[in-house]
Amino acid sequence: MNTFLIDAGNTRIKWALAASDAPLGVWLAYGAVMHADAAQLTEAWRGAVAAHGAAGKVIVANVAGADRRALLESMLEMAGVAQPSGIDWFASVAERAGVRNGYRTHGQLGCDRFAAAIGAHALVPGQALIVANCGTATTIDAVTADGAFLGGMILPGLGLMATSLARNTAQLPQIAQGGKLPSGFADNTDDAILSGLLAAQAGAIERACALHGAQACLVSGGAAQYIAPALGAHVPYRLVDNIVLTGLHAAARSE
Ligand SMILES: Nc1ncnc2c1ncn2[C@@H]1O[C@H](COP(=O)(O)OP(=O)(O)O)[C@@H](O)[C@H]1O
Ligand SMILES: CC(C)(COP(=O)(O)O)[C@@H](O)C(=O)NCCC(=O)O
Ligand SMILES: [K+]
Repeated sequence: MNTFLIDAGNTRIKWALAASDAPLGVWLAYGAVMHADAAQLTEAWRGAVAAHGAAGKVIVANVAGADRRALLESMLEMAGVAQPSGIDWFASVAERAGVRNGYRTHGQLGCDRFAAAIGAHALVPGQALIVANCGTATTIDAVTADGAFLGGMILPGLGLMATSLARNTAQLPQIAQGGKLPSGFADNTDDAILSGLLAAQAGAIERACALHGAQACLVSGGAAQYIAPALGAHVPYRLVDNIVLTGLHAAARSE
């Protein structure tokens, strides 16, 4: 039976259809849309299950609020993927798929972070890990070799940092995404902003790796491609596509 997975973050909705026996993170179908384009999902989902077969299990990690949850529920039903009663709304619990939740109040931990920790531990078992998920927010979490989620750091994501500078200053522009990596001390405004933002993001990840004695650092999320190259050469990092979906896949396979 196939498994249908959704990661609804604050910027984009990512989804995948996986065969039950597929290796972690290997999808039959995959897509990602901005919230404004969510209406496109119904057709895409209908097409995916028509092409690859129905899903026996549907797991959704949603940190985008109750309205999004209601919308996802109705679109899943309209697309013929799942009835509302058949959806597993992924939640941060005390323990799942070999990862123990170290938050004082288990449910307070963003369910995407718990899923990412599960994904990281499943991809790299037996190593002390830092999981950096660079989305709307950047979250940087520590997982021990035996699967204890210790907790982490939350900071504004790369896009949010850039926008908040542009919005709250008279003279600073909104910088474009991408471009070449600026050197530490930049000689123009755009590069100086990008240099500062990347130093903040990469610096936090490096600090977390040092604090935790990380043997591996998994970097994921929409802004990962910009942040990872700014990490120091000593950081044992690896880019991972969709660590949250990978974690949901690992959770589904573990049951
Ligand atoms: N094509 C893109 N569309 C939107 N955001 C992008 C894109 N490419 C990179 N980004 C960056 O990725 C972030 C969104 O990443 P994502 O992992 O989807 O976030 P979330 O899980 O919070 O929805 C944006 O804040 C932006 O910095
Ligand atoms: C920190 C987050 C906003 C990250 O969301 P994202 O950037 O993936 O959209 C989300 O995981 C969340 O709402 N967490 C709840 C608070 C916590 O994890 O402590
Ligand atoms: K995130």
